Parts: sequence; C-alpha cells; structure tokens
Amino acid sequence: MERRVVKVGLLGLGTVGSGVVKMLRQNSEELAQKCGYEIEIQRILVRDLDKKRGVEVDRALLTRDVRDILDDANIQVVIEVMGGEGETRDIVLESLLSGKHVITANKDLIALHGAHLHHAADSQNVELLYEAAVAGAIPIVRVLKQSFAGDNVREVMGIVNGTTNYILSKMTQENASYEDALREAQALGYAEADPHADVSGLDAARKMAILASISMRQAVPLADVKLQGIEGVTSEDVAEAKALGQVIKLIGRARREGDSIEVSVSPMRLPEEHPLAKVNDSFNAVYVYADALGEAMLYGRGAGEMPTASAVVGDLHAVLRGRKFAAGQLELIARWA
Ligand SMILES: NC(=O)C1=CN([C@@H]2O[C@H](COP(=O)(O)OP(=O)(O)OC[C@H]3O[C@@H](n4cnc5c(N)ncnc54)[C@H](OP(=O)(O)O)[C@@H]3O)[C@@H](O)[C@H]2O)C=CC1
Ligand SMILES: N[C@@H](CC=O)C(=O)O
Repeated sequence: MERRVVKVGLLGLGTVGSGVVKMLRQNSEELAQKCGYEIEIQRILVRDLDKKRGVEVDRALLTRDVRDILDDANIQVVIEVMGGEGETRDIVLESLLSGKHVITANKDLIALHGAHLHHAADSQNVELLYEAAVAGAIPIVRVLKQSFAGDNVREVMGIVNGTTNYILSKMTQENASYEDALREAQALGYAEADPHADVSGLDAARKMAILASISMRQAVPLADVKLQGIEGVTSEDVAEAKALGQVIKLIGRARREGDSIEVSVSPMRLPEEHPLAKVNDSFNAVYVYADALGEAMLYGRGAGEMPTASAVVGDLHAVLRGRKFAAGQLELIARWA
C-alpha cells in the first residue's frame, strides 16, 4: 500500500530539536507502520544557520524565516521546541489558526497562554499537544487528561524539574558544589536557556500550574503559584539534612482546598525512605491522589535530549493517529476532488 507523507515544520534545533530529528530518523519505519504516514521534516527554524548542531541535517532545510513554515500549506504539523513565550506565542497561534496541528515542549508558553491557545486549536479543529512540557518523558499530561479523567483528582505532587533534582542529588551524594552541579546540568542539556528559571523554581511552577489546571479542571494562573527555589540551599543545609537521615528535594504540590486550588513549589526535607527521596539525577516523579484511584506514581527522566524527544514524538504519533488529523485529510481530499 502506498504510504502517505506528512510534512512537519520544526521550530528549533537545540537539545530537544536535535533529539526529535534523531528519533524520527532512527524509528522512521516503525513510526510509519504505526501511524500510517511517512514523516518528513520540511523546514527547520533556527537563529544561526552556521552553528554546529548535535545532529547532521541538510543545510537547505534550515531557515531563519518563520514565514517559510507558516506560509507553507504543505506543512500540516508544527513542532515547537525553540522556547520563549512572546514571539513564540504569536507563531504558535498563527500555526493553529491556519489549521496546522501544534506539538510543543514549552511549559512557559502553555502555563501563560494555554487557555487561549486551546481555544484557537478548538476553533480550527486541530490538536495542541504538550506532553514534553511537563516532566520530560513521563506521560503525565495524557494520563491526567485521559486515563484519570473520570476520577476526582485531589492532589498532584512531585519532582518536576530535572536540573534542580540533578543539582540536589550531586550535592547530596557526591558533596558537589551547587555551582559545579549546575554547570554539569547545563552541559547535559537539562537546564533552560536561562537556568535561573530552573533554580528559582519558576520552571517547576510553570509545570505545576499546567498539571493543576488540567487535573482539577480550573485554570490556575502562574502568578498564583507560590514558589521558592533552591538558590538558598547550601552544602551545609544538605549535610545537616543528611545527618538527620533526610534528603532535600524541590517539591511541587497542587491541592484542592474547598473551592480553591493551592499550588506551590519549594525545597522540602524528606525522610530518606520516602519514595521521592529516592528519585535522583535528572529523574522526575509525580504522585496523583484521586478519589477512586487512591494514589499512583509516575517516574522517569524529566529532562534531556532523547527522553524529551520521546514525549514529542509520542505526541506526533497521537496527532497522526487522531480523528482531527484524519478529518483534515478528508477535507483536503474533498477540496482536491
Ligand atoms: N532541554 C530539556 O531537557 C527540555 C526542554 N524543554 C523545552 O523545550 C524547548 C527547547 O529547549 P532546548 O532544546 O533545551 O533549547 P535550546 O536552547 O537547546 O534550543 C533552542 C533552539 O531554538 C532555536 N531558537 C530559539 N529562539 C529562536 C528564534 N527566535 N528564532 C529562531 N530559532 C530560535 C535555537 O536556534 P540556534 O540553535 O540557531 O540558536 C535552538 O536551535 C524549551 O521550551 C524548553 O523549555 C522541555 C523539556 C525538556
Ligand atoms: N529545564 C527543565 C527541562 C525540562 O523540562 C528541567 O530541568 O526539568
């Protein structure tokens, strides 16, 4: 049977973008079999055409002009892995309003503009998926939106930032300095372009705002999240906790309190035997407490090139297998006929 081809526009070719290109190459045959489409990257938006990349790509694919993607009617899916929320919001919005499905790893964008972007996606009957935006490879967004949709979620709690967990793990297990551990996390591709977002707790706050909004069916503004980061955590604090059989972790928490939802991010001391105390390196873990379910915990890599790419490509598969994509294809065929 002849395979149909779907053309994708990729915004960004940094840590995550490179992982996406690698994964689409490595798994092209399996993906084509699973979703029925050959996936072709049509254009890639970057800032610097001459930069050395983590993956080899045909230079002709690279562009600095986003119009090469927005104005290309053959591109049906846009993958946004460039970050930011000003210009990026406008690009994503225009993509959705012109009938392109969008997949993004950008928690900044979704925490601030998720409701508006969802509205735009719904108005055009296209998908907006962002599994990679929260807890990297862990499929927490889909689980909360779909698997636990029939339940009443009371609380979501966990470690949702890989960089800070890496830093605290290194300080605890290897007596590393905060500065050295942060530098390593940056070199490994875990940290945000501005790592202050990680260490200040802002990145975790964005993710908790998203998790609270989707699990408790009430938009939680980022500004309502109380946050404290790990900048004030010293080697002495870590050693003192250790001497008492405790571990310091940056914990995000979203709780329904009567009619309101309380969301916070702060460093906490946990007993060494607590399951979250054993989550180390760039791993994340998220607990969900719901009426019928009781409790469930999801665990996996929260940051890094390939784990994040895995979530992005999973979303791409979901788009291509979905009803909305099929509906768009039928419309295209009808217009050609
Ligand atoms: N790194 C990780 O582990 C994870 C990251 N994320 C999210 O994924 C997104 C990407 O992260 P990451 O890959 O680490 O970031 P990088 O900084 O490594 O890559 C960003 C890419 O986007 C391009 N880019 C950025 N701004 C522009 C612009 N204005 N115009 C054109 N191109 C632009 C850059 O181009 P150039 O290379 O030319 O500079 C670069 O290729 C972010 O939203 C991040 O929060 C989500 C989960 C995990
Ligand atoms: N900087 C983030 C990347 C993934 O979301 C993190 O460290 O968790």
